[in-house]
Amino acid sequence: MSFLTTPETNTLSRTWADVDPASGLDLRLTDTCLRDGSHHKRHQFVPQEVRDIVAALDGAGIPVIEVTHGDGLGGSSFNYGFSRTPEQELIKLAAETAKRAKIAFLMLPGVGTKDDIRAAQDNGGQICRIATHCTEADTSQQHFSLARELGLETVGFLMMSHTQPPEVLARQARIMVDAGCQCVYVVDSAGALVLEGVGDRVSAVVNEIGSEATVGFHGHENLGLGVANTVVAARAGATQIDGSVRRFGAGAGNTPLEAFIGVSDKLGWNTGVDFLQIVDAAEDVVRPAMPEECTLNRMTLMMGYAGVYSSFLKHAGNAAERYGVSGAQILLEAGERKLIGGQEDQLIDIALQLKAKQDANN
Ligand SMILES: C[C@H](O)CC(=O)C(=O)O
Ligand SMILES: [Mn+2]
Repeated sequence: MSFLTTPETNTLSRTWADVDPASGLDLRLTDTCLRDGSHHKRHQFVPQEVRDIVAALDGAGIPVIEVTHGDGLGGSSFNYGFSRTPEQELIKLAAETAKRAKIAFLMLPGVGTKDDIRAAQDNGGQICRIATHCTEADTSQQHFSLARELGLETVGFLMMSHTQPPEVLARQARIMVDAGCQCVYVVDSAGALVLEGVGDRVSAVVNEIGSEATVGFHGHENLGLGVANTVVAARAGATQIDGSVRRFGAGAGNTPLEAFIGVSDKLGWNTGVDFLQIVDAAEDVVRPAMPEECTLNRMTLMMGYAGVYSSFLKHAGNAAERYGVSGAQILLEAGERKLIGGQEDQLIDIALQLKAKQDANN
């Protein structure tokens, strides 16, 4: 029986709590608006915004706050977009501001280096999150072992998890755990997973790593399922949960953390976050730092539908504008080509091909 299936026996006297094996669970939340939201803000955070957001999230009880360039340590570049303020400076400010929350940072092997990890720790970062495409976990091994040697807490991110079946993710999770990873995340980078698709993947990873490490889930809103998918992930055994207050993240944004906290309260799950305070933080502090709301529109829906990496949104928009072609068509083709993070330049290639076709038809 699937963990989602309601028993077929007489259900008149049953409640959701009776059929919910995860009732009463404790969840550890990570807000990622100062990292995933960096994509939406084109990496233009200024120090005061980081101070204000960290103070507000920390005050509401968010236990982990991620701060880095959207594409992780070393991401500030021509390919990904230059940061307005160096990320190491932002990590330091965040660590100085937080009274209770731990500051996490993200790194992608090949984008950041081991020296970047050392610098982030020197600046007060305590949790090292290492992200790889979900078939490339072996590229993270030396980084996990360094992070553990340095005494950092470690998290692994299996990006674009919708592209692989549960058993492949489980094998990749095993590689990360054997290398020193203490929590493996199923990462729905494209916001393309739908309910059972999340549950099956999280369950497979939980079954593979048992009590050796915890499991997390990182969702995107591109099909409007961020909260629902995250509830399914928690029911399937994910105990570390990502989201961004006000959805401030790439694509249509991340799982809106304040909504998930409200839902958790209703389900009797413990997040340790004060709902009223986090709602105020979302409205009064986080929203003013956003260039615009993260919304479901033609482009972001297309990302979820076609399975495109959420951080491609701004790059596809730029290419569409520059070459006078449809951004949605670029994203559909990116989905066809199964592009992964780091292949942002191919969006330009697609735009040029669309333009050539367009010109030939005129
Ligand atoms: C580098 C990416 O933006 C990581 C992430 O948040 C995702 O894959 O989703
Ligand atoms: Mn993300």
